[in-house]
Amino acid sequence: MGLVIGITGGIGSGKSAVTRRFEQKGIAVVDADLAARVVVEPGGPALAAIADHFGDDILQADGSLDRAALRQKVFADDSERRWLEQLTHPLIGQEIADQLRAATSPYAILASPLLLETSQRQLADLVVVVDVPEEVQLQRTMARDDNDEAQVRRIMAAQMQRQERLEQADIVIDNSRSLAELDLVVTELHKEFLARAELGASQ
Ligand SMILES: CC(C)(COP(=O)(O)OP(=O)(O)OC[C@H]1O[C@@H](n2cnc3c(N)ncnc32)[C@H](O)[C@@H]1O)[C@@H](O)C(=O)NCCC(=O)NCCS
Ligand SMILES: Nc1ncnc2c1ncn2[C@@H]1O[C@H](COP(=O)(O)OP(=O)(O)OP(=O)(O)O)[C@@H](O)[C@H]1O
Repeated sequence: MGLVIGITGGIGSGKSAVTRRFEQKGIAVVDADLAARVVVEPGGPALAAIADHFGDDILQADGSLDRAALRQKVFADDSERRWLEQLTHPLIGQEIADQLRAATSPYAILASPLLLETSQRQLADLVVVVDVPEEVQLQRTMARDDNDEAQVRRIMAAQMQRQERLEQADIVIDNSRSLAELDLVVTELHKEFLARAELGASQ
């Protein structure tokens, strides 16, 4: 595995907005939220265990996971969330590692809301935190999803607190400004990461 840049941030902070811009520059992006979907595909062992534990009402008519139903359950009850995590996080970690190994760009990005909360941290050489004030996080998430404010606050409460996350950052991207400004920041970081990747490759 070459240079891996970890990108994290709370829900709605703008991780996808950032990684889309790196993807447009030809950089491979491994997304933990997408890996989490792969491991609960119908027919797999994880989905069967989830249905066993939570009951068949978290399945849709076609047998796939009813994500909204499971979201309601796990963010209303910490012990249920932890049960789901002990099942899925090892599988997600494996899927992420496989995808990173398959990456062929000069460096690769691992985007994860729980990079610093899980052993995914060990896969990243550098930690980039996408940061916005909590109110902005809340507003942007509610504008994007059909979650109400209480639900978004519960998800935020299940994640690392802003200050603690910032303390662990090697690089902070302030995403409280416009998307045009984000373009400029990503272009500069891309240059820096290419230089680091070249340095690593020549050592
Ligand atoms: C509960 C589930 C089914 C809800 O699915 P849904 O499609 O509504 O949301 P999605 O997966 O796109 O996640 C949206 C956001 O919620 C937050 N989130 C998701 N899981 C967690 C978690 N366990 N702890 C804290 N925040 C989380 C993240 O900010 C994420 O970006 C799903 O999030 C899930 O399976 N979570 C457990 C696996 C996990 O921890 N995934 C996070 C990446 S490792
Ligand atoms: N600088 C910005 N200005 C205005 N809107 C933005 C900005 N950055 C992101 N957004 C919008 O805010 C919302 C949240 O951003 P995004 O989906 O990238 O967050 P995320 O960190 O990937 O979220 P999640 O943890 O849920 O996956 C999106 O609708 C996005 O288009």
